[in-house]
Amino acid sequence: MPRVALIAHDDEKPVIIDLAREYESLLSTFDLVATGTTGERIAEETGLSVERKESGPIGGDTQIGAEVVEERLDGIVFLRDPLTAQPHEPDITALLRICDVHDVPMATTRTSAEFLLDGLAAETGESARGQM
Ligand SMILES: O=C(CO)COP(=O)(O)O
Repeated sequence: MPRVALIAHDDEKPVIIDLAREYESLLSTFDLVATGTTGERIAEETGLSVERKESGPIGGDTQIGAEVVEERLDGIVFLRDPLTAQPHEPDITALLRICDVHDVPMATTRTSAEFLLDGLAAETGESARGQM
């Protein structure tokens, strides 16, 4: 089963929740991990169960990065707020870099996230969108 990380900055949380709802059927067949607040919101607002790491600013991005190093992740959806500076910018940059190092696909926008999830669905033979 694919293991996918879901991360969104505060401004992008409504978008990742909408995405999770749209892809709920597919995502329910995946092993999901998320940074703290993103995971909490997705669990509250969908029927998905999500393993939660720490919140991003206190190390959650770094924990996700560690999973990349360990080759545990098949993809990451990371909806960044492109217009707001983050206190943990070095952690964010490190996560992007380590995904490049290990060739783990990362989507940073809604549309690229749909391509990523559609691609994983095609690999697993699951239907990407629709009802559970
Ligand atoms: O800050 C984040 C990613 O850089 C996300 O963290 P939260 O999911 O805890 O809000």
